[in-house]
Amino acid sequence: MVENILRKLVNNSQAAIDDGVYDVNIKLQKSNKDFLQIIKTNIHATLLTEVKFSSPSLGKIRTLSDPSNIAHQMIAGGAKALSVLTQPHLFNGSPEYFMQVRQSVDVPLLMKDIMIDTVQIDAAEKIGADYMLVIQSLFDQGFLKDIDEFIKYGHSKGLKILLEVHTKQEFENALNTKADLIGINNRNLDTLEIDLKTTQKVLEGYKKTRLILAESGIETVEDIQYLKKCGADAFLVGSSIMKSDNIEEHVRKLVNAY
Ligand SMILES: O=C(O)c1ccccc1NCC(=O)[C@H](O)[C@H](O)COP(=O)(O)O
Repeated sequence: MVENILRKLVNNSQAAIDDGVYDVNIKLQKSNKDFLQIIKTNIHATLLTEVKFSSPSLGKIRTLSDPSNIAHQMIAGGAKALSVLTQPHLFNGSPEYFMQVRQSVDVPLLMKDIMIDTVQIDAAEKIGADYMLVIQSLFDQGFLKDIDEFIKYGHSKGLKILLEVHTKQEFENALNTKADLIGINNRNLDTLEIDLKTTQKVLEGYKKTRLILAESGIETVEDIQYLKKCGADAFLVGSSIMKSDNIEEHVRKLVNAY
């Protein structure tokens, strides 16, 4: 079952690569802000908020509108970094939206995509991404080979790596890599169900050596407080903010969870 969803996501990325989605001819500067340093020093909840118009689990989340306007509302609410979907299939993302955001804000940006090929990593560098996403299960389940080489290539392009895991075993494998930030995805990619206890289970017994980002399904102040107690250092929030009638206010509320 997992294989079906992951396979679909991988096939979608391959189709986007074949269609030339990542063939961008530009060189934008990344941010000069260090997200890891921000996480360490912020006295409030550090939010990485996601510009995401659609998803496999929810379908349409928000009518497509100016991504940089949404980005500005998120930052005004206190978001310290942004994730921008570049995957066209199922997520309605685009490198074009990413570039629009990059040209209008100076916070660290994550290129959010199913990264399967160096062509996408090259694009991430060109469009001014600070971070790229790597999904541990794609390597552990044999869809991709050699995570160390993949991460090394990203680093050689000046990118930092957000490595996403969902299980304890994936987490242990992730800790053996040179990833800069480890994300615990509360969304099960088999069922697409959300369970915030995933973060708790994965972090049980963990002696902190790396900063941890809790990802997916975060809606309320209580969610942030719970995940913080589990050991999360920062929070990736997409859908609940993108669904909101008042993005700035919704972000502000979550940022002030502590
Ligand atoms: O969002 C999905 O439905 C999804 C389905 C399959 C693979 C990945 C998916 N999302 C990727 C993400 O990491 C989330 O966009 C991110 O954590 C934000 O989650 P949320 O706040 O629940 O939108």
